[in-house]
Parts: sequence; C-alpha cells; structure tokens
Amino acid sequence: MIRFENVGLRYGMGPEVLRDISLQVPERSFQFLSGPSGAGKTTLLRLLFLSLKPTRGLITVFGKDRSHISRTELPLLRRRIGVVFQDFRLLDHMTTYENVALPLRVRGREESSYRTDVTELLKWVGLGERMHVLPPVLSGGEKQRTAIARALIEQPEMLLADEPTGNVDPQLARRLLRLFIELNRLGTAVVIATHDIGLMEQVDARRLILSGGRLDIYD
Ligand SMILES: Nc1ncnc2c1ncn2[C@@H]1O[C@H](COP(=O)(O)OP(=O)(O)OP(=O)(O)O)[C@@H](O)[C@H]1O
Repeated sequence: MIRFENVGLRYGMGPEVLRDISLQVPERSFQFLSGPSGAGKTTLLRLLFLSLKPTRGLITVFGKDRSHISRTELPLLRRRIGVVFQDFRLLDHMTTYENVALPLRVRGREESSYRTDVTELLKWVGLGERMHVLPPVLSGGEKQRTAIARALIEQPEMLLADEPTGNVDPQLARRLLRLFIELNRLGTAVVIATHDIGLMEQVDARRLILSGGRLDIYD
C-alpha cells in the first residue's frame, strides 16, 4: 500500500532527520517501528500519513506517486489511513460517542446511518459503558481506546499508532495489543511505533528500527 524508496527528510534548514529510508507497508501486514527517543519515529509516521512531504526520495501511496497527489486528492487518500496520535487529540466538549462519530459527521453523514456502527465499535474497544461521558473524566487507557475507535470508524486499510501503550499499565497494554492483532486479522495493515520492548516481544512481527536517521529492518 505504501512504498518508500531512499526517502530523506529535513525540517527547514536543519540536518536530515531521516536518511535513505526504504520500506513497504504491504496489505494486511503487522509491523513495529522502534528506536531511541528523537530517532524520527513520529516523523516517519507523519510521512506515512501524508502530513509531511519528503525532502528527497520516492513515496508511493496506494499506487500513486506522493509528489503528484493534489490537495483535493489528499483527504480521500488519508481517509484510507487511520491514525492514533500520541496525545489522542480528543475534543473535550464532545462525548466519547461524539468524538468517535466526528469523522463521519464531518463528511455529512446522517446520524441514523452510523449510530449502530459507532456503538458497536465502542463496545468492541470496551467502552460500551463510557459512551456518553466527556474525555476529561476518562482514564488514560479509556482516552487511548476512544482515539483508537475514532481512527477505526472509517474502516481504514491501514492503522498507524504512535506509542499507543505509552500511558497505560502492562495489563491494558496487552489488551490493546490484542485489539490491534484482531484488527490485523480482520484485514487492516498495522504499524505501531513503540519504545516498549516487552510489547514487541509478544508478537512475531517485522521490526523497523530507526537510529541515527537510518532504518534497519528485522524479520
Ligand atoms: N516540527 C519540527 N521542526 C523541527 N525539528 C523537528 C520537528 N519535529 C521533530 N523534529 C526533530 O526531528 C527529530 C526526530 O523527531 P521525532 O519526533 O520524529 O522523533 P521520535 O523518534 O518520534 O521521538 P520520541 O520517541 O521522543 O517521540 C528530533 O531531533 C526532533 O527534534
């Protein structure tokens, strides 16, 4: 679905943060992205989500050359990619249900057409009882699961998650990991950025390790 060939990225006039990165996100794959703090994991996820342009190299997204994708096409392609950000980015004045439904509402969908889907998804992530509360009263793990549900509501072909177990205890981390594995079994490609070696050891998945701006791949 996504292919990088010798991709480099620098912010402004700064040094290259990523150098000669070549990777693929095949359909239905499961990969971890790791490396020390500041190695460029979030930057790489932003390139995958099309919110940054590479400063050199080639990125192909769903068969299209990234540099030829127009501004009007970008939101359509992004809809096929779900993202869970490190800081959740939930809207505090909307309930859990409303936060998850927001991407559909923005697209002008009638509530009656998605009510069941949103409710079922919230139950799937274990938030069936927390649908009508506001984010400020949710625990870190509940916020995390709300952000995951919002990333999944449009049934993306690929899910990118930035430190999705960063703020939760080991038990919840395992539960979230099981959610990602189940999602992957249902057909979604998954890329999880994490520092958590214990988490990576629980799944036999490809590891993309960044250090010094370069990427090593371990199968
Ligand atoms: N918007 C920006 N402008 C300038 N430099 C940036 C910007 N964002 C990130 N950087 C720099 O790029 C490098 C990689 O940052 P990035 O956030 O991608 O790393 P990371 O591996 O995700 O780190 P962490 O594990 O701490 O979240 C760092 O040196 C950082 O200071």
